[in-house]
Amino acid sequence: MIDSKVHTMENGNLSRLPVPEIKEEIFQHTHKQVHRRDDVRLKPPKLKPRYDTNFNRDHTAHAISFRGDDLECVADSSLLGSTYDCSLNETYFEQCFTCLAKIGEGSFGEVFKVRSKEDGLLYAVKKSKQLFRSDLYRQERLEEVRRYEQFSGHKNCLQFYRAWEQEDRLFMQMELCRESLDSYLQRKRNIPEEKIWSILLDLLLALKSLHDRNLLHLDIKLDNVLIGDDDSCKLADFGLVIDVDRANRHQATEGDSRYVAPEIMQGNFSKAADIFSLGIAMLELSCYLELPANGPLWQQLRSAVFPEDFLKKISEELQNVIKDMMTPDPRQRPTVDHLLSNKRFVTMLQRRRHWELVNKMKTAVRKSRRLAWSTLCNLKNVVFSFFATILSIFGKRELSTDTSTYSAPTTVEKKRAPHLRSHLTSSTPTMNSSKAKARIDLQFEDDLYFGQQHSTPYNNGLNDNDKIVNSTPLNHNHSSFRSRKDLTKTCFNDNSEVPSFLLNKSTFSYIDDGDSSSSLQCLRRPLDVSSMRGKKLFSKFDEDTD
Ligand SMILES: Nc1ncnc2c1ncn2[C@@H]1O[C@H](COP(=O)(O)OP(=O)(O)OP(=O)(O)O)[C@@H](O)[C@H]1O
Ligand SMILES: [Mg+2]
Repeated sequence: MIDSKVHTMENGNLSRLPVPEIKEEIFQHTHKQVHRRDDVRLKPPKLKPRYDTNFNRDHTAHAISFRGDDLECVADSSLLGSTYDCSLNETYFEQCFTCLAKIGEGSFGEVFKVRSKEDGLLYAVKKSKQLFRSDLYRQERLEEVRRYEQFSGHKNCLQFYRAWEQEDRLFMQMELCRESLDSYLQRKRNIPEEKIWSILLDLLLALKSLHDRNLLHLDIKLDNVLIGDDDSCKLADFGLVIDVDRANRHQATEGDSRYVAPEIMQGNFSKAADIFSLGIAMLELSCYLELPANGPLWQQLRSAVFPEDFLKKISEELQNVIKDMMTPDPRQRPTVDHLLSNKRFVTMLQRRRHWELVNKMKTAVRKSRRLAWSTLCNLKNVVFSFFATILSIFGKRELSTDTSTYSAPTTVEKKRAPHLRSHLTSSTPTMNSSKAKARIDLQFEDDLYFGQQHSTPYNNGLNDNDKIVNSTPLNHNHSSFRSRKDLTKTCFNDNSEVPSFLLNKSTFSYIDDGDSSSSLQCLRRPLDVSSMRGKKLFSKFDEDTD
């Protein structure tokens, strides 16, 4: 936090800017330093917070939402869904998420990468560091939830899912982003200018959604901008967001001193302060400049003295935009709308809209193709079931003279198939030894797969007629012997074709052409095949040698 003493404005210019605290005299701008995550800023030792003893500590998790009609905070455990069991010892966080890693930390919270046990997806959960010391402190923390709820629909603001409080801490479940803009810069160092323009456009659009509602962000910095999976930048950390009017009633808190606008030192909070912070963040991003937190360089950057050595790396057009955004006098800084009217941004927005349209059309084509294909498949199924019905009716009619007998085959057939026995075997597919003709009438339920295989060795010893044993899988199927519904098939077992089928239902009956040389007797045999569900079975038809 910056010690803001009163300073005067002369002719609209700042006479002398306050210097937060000068650690050492540094007069040279430097490139950004690579910091390890834990030594970015020295922190004072943690004091044990003193709690308001009257403050009610509740161990049950309550969902926090401001989405109700009266826009007041609703804390309700029933909003957390049926998965939460408050009688268990585990917290809501433990019950509903698997914590995978800690991915960030700020002054108010720690952020974890988690996997939801509800839907299996990855999220980020921000857990407040400090316990609620008082009702006022709690209200301040909950304000962030209100802001996230307000902006999470915007493409360039971080998507928010839900918030809850438990044991005097606030938890927020949010979209998981790849990394912050700060770590992206540390990794890349030299970011192409096209990318910088695109990032600036993303952030201006996010800022517009706040400024249009008369809200100030007050903590714009690279660490609070996240990169989503689609490469777009998202403004995050709405912890300091405040209404312009309330901000100027001394209720606002200034953000990181490296990005703070000069007029904030006079307690002058306005939308222009966000423009300054965004401008200086763009300077850091495009020039890989280490921003001072205090000292003469801090003053220079707020008095229109720029590090020209660094600036010459970027185009004049970008330099001008950044310089405009960092104008010392807040009244002369451009507004978001003014910046967005820049020709370059207008062209970029047009191009983006164009691509959005193209992508929408692509998605629509993909969807309609899928729809057409599934309609075609349904149609195919209807046609197949129609033919299957015809076939089954035809088969029944053949049987209709006597429910248990087939009509006699022709003499040719009789000669070829004087006596048949059907074996349903399993463990090995059947090799064909028989020159016979068999008729099988199988009445299955829906999922029966009926396939056929030949040229696989047949295991002998099939003396137990009509016995079904477990099976081994088929290698391929014969097209003329495939169906899924009630089916009546004639199989000519001419050296090669041995029927086999996969059983998915526990019972079926089949008719075995089993008997005489004059008329083939049909025996309807109900079989208990429950143990063979899902298995492929093979059938062999022998000539009876008796
Ligand atoms: N949704 C997210 N996905 C990935 N990383 C995140 C996400 N939210 C936060 N982080 C990481 O955690 C860090 C801290 O988060 P955040 O800025 O929300 O906390 P904070 O305590 O409010 O910070 P500050 O000190 O800026 O007030 C971020 O800088 C970012 O690196
Ligand atoms: Mg932050």
